Parts: sequence; C-alpha cells; structure tokens
Amino acid sequence: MLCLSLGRQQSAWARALLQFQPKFVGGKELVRFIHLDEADGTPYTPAGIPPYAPSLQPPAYVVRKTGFDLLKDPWCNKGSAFPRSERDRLGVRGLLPPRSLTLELQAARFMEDYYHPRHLIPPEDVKSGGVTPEMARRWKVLQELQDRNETLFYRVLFDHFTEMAPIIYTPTVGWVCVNFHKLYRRPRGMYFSAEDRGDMAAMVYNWPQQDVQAIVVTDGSRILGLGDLGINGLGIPIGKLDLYCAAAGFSPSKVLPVVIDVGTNNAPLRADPHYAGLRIPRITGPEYFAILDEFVTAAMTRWPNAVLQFEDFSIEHAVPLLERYRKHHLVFNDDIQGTAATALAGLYGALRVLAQPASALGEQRIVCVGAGSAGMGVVRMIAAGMQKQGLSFEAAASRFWVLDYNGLITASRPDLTNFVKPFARRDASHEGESLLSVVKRVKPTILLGLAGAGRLFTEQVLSAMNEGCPQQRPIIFPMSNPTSRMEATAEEAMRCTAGRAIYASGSPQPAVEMPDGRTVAVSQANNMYLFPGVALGAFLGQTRIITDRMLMAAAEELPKLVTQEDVEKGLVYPRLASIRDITASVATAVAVAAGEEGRLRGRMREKFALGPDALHTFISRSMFYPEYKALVHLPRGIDE
Ligand SMILES: O=C([O-])CC(=O)C(=O)O
Ligand SMILES: [Mg+2]
Repeated sequence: MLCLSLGRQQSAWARALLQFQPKFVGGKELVRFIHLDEADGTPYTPAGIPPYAPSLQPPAYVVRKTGFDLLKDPWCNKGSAFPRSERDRLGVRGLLPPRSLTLELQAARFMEDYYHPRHLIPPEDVKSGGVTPEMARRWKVLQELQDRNETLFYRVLFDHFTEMAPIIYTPTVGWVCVNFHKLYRRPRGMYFSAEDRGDMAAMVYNWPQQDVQAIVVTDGSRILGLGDLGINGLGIPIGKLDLYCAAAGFSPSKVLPVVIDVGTNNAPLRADPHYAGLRIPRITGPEYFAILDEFVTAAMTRWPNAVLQFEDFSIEHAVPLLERYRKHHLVFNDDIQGTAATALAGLYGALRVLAQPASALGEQRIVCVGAGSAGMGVVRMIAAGMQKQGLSFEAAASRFWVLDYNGLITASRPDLTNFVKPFARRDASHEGESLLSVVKRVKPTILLGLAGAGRLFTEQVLSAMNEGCPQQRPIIFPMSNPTSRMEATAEEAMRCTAGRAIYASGSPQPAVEMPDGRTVAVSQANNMYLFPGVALGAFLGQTRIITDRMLMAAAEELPKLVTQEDVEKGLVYPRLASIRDITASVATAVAVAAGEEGRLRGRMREKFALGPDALHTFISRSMFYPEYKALVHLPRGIDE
C-alpha cells in the first residue's frame, strides 16, 4: 500500500496511523508513506524520531542445525543469500559462494528459469555438435539425482559410464561452468576467497567429513579452453571428482571439490548480478601465492593423507604452484602432468597402430599448437619419453616445433619462460611463422592441438599434414576442450586426410563414415584415462609425493591396455567401458614405480613385496562400489 501525506499536519497524522498498522509483515513492506511538501509537492523526510512499528512476525527464527545440515533443510536454507555474519555464526562459511546475494536476485533467477528453462537454451557449443540442449537436460536430471541419492547416482553412472561421461564431464561440464551462476542450486564443495585470509584453517572444519581422501582445486583462471570463469570453474573439480568415484572407486563422501576465489578478469561475468564470486580483478603476485599457501596448509593440516589435484590454473600460476608444493605434498597438476601422460600414452598407442616399436618415438617430428600449461606439459613429457628411448634432451627438444597465438616460438622472443625456452626453435628467421607454413615446411608426423582456441587445424593444415606424410599415417590429436575449442573435428580430419589420420580428441567425437562406406574409428585423448589411477595409486600407497617416474609408469601402462583387435581398428586408447579395470591397472603401475622408489607405505608396501598381481588385487578390492549399506544410528555418548 502506498500512502501519500500532504503537509506537516498530515505527517503527524500519518505517524499516528502507523501505531495501529504494522508496517512490515514477514520482512515485506506493507505500507509506505511518502511525505510531500504542502507548498510545492516535493517529497521530504519528516523530522523527529521514526515511528515504531511492531511486527506480528518474529524477527528471527531459532535453528538447532548448523553447517550442511542447515543448508539441506529447505525451511531455513537461504542458499547464496546467507549474510556473512550468519555464515560464521552457523558454520556455513566456505560452503557457499563468497558473495551474498539477495532474495530478490534469487527470485529473479528462478523466474528466468521458470519461463526459459536453461537446458532448452541452445548451449554455445551446440553449433559445433558438442553440447546439445538434450545433453544439458540430462545433466540436470543427473544433478538432481546426485543431490538426493548419491549411491543411486553412482550406480547409474557406473552402469552407463561410456554414455554418461560426456554428460557429467567434458564437454557438458564446460557448458555447466559457463552457466554455473545461473544453474547453482545446492551447495557442493568448498569456496575459499581472498576475503577469507586468516580464517581458512578454521573454515576447513566446516566441511562435515573428517576423512577426506581426494581434493580437486581450481582457481577458475583457465577452465578447459573456455578461459577465465572465476568461481564458476567449480564445475570442473565437481566433474573430476565424479570420475574419481566412478572410475577409481573413491568413496563419494570422501572427496572434496574446491574453488579458490581470487577475483576474475572476465568483466562481463563480474558485472553479472547473479555471479556470486568476488567482483574484483584477479589478485596476482605475492598475495596470490599467500592465499594459495594458506589454503594448501589448511587442507593438508586437516586432511594430511589426501591427494590434492590442481586443475585448470592458467600457466603463469600452474607451473610455479606445482613446483612449490610437489616436493612436500601429495599433489599433481592434471593439465600439466595428467594431460601430458595421456598424450604420451596416446602416441605409444599410435605407434602400435603403425606397427612401430616405442623407440620410434624419437624419430617423429612433432608440431604442437598451444604453449600453455597443457601444451608445454605434453611437450616436456613426450621429450622425457624420447629420452627414455635413448635420445639426449637436446636431441629430443629438436624434434618439436611449438606455436602459440603469435606463431612459431623461436629463441629470439624476449619474454620466454623457463618452461618454454628449451623448446624454442633456434632459427630466429622463422619467428612467428604460421601453422600452415610450419606444417608445409617441416612435414610433421604428429600434430598436437592444445591451444583452446577453436578450429586452428583448417582444411589446408589437415591436407598439408596428409601430403607431408606419404609413408606413414599422420597422427592428429586436437586435444583442446570442450568441443567448441577443439582444433578439428573427427569428420574434418578424416575428410582432409582421406581417412588416413590416426585421430584422438580431448572431447568425444563419433566414428566417421567415409564416402566409400568405410567407418574410421577415433579415440578420445582425455586425461580422465589417467588422473583417477594416478590419484588412487598415490593415495592408497601414501607415497607422500608424486614423482615423474610414477607418471611415466602411468603413461606406459595405458597403451598396453588397448586390445589387439582395437589396435587393428586404429584405436590408440582402451575402451571407456572398462574404465575401472583401466584405473586399477594404471594405479598398480603407479604403485609399482613408487615401490621401486621406496615410497610405498602400509598395506601397499606389503603387497608390493608380493608382486604386481598382489598390488592389483588389493587396489581393485579397495574401490568403492555403489550399493546400499546398513545404516547404524549411534546415540550420543557412544564412541564410534
Ligand atoms: O577436463 C578435461 O576434459 C580435460 C582437461 O583437463 C582440460 O581440458 O583442461
Ligand atoms: Mg583440466
């Protein structure tokens, strides 16, 4: 109701009226008085003490729950609208996105979804055949299931892994991250922001689980090939940990997805009223490292046995962070190390398809487009593989041509980091050369795409690859994710190479029907083949750190798991349907390598002494399988 009162006399009258009329009911304003000056009708604020308007509704509710229990109770839950003071009072700090939204914003977001269900809005990826509205709808259905019954969710995922991996993980997870601030429904995982400095050691205790075995953390700075998505990037750790549970048999109650909020340089996202991360440009420099140090110390103090996976950090932080922690903690960077080991495994698989020995790796000419964390990690790992085949580091480095958005990288560049420098070409006259020109000149046998910049492998580039490899089938791995960012689709690669390419892409692609009626098989070169097994082997073995040798063992194990029948079809990775067996074998190889380095502890050390089979059996039997267990209620006072 709106009351207009004209003149000073009426103001007094209006105040008197308020004594009898509650002004607010349930926090909603019922009556609003606007006072207008008698002479000119302009609004003014009446002098004096504002009226007292007792509400018939209580101003507060008493709750007995705290933490997650409170957030799961629909009666007291406020979602992302809990104010800061309440988050501290009720033990939910860190369980919600950092910025407090309002009920009005939440209502507006709901109405948007009510009229235009998000899954019906064509995702950005749809044109490239990546994420369709139907995939987005299925993600939503699975998400709702995960929120109400994790055992059933994992059983379904377990039984339909090949079909559902692209829904809960790449590429659909890319669409989820882009829209995370609009899709946000229930709390999952933890948020640590720049404003939490000094409090993180306490905040970790808001997480309800004492036994956390695996943590995946991102700062959202380079989400797949989609760039800076701020706290929306939390979708990636969630998807990765879904795979930890489905593929590696970690228990869903013992994994923790985390996002670190140090701001975002994505200006449109920052300005979006629904975005619930800090609305500041990214913090960098010493302050950034201080925030990360505080988080790592807090997490490793409460959960000293957990394996910590770094995911989708942009290169300027990914490399120094890995170097900072890898000598002290059970950590690895999936993009630098997981993707790299996966790529090397795929190349060994491709050599099997070509009926060449592993030693032929050192004879390849490799063009890699993308010099970020994934690109340089891959290049370094393949070079390490070549060294194992007997090449010197210099000889191995000379087999690579690395390009970034400025073209071919040569030693003449003034700003080369130590990570890139050894792979810069010596000949400055080729500085900045285009991809097409490099491919025509160098005639590479292997073309890798890790730039996250879309279809860089044009028809001309693909045709030049084909022409440059008359003797052996060209190996083409467009590894960027999601589908919209991959360098070439399978169809494009096969069309331009007359079906000769040995093709593997980061995001899934269908087999290709050739005009002559042949069907050419393609593979998926995604780190999901390796990170679950690396984490499982390292966690069960409590190896304290994750070494290059352990990662190399994982890369060498994977191609052995491709059946001869699949090799003959041109596949370079094993079938996803057997992901649990793959993970168990990778974890065993990791554990054997750790055992040889004297790093295994506990039961795994005993099993190592008995041989790889005993290790494999122990690892397989340690995996969580989704089935209902008897539930026991412990009354207060009885210890577990
Ligand atoms: O998440 C994936 O599908 C693979 C990956 O780590 C990336 O692209 O950053
Ligand atoms: Mg990644």
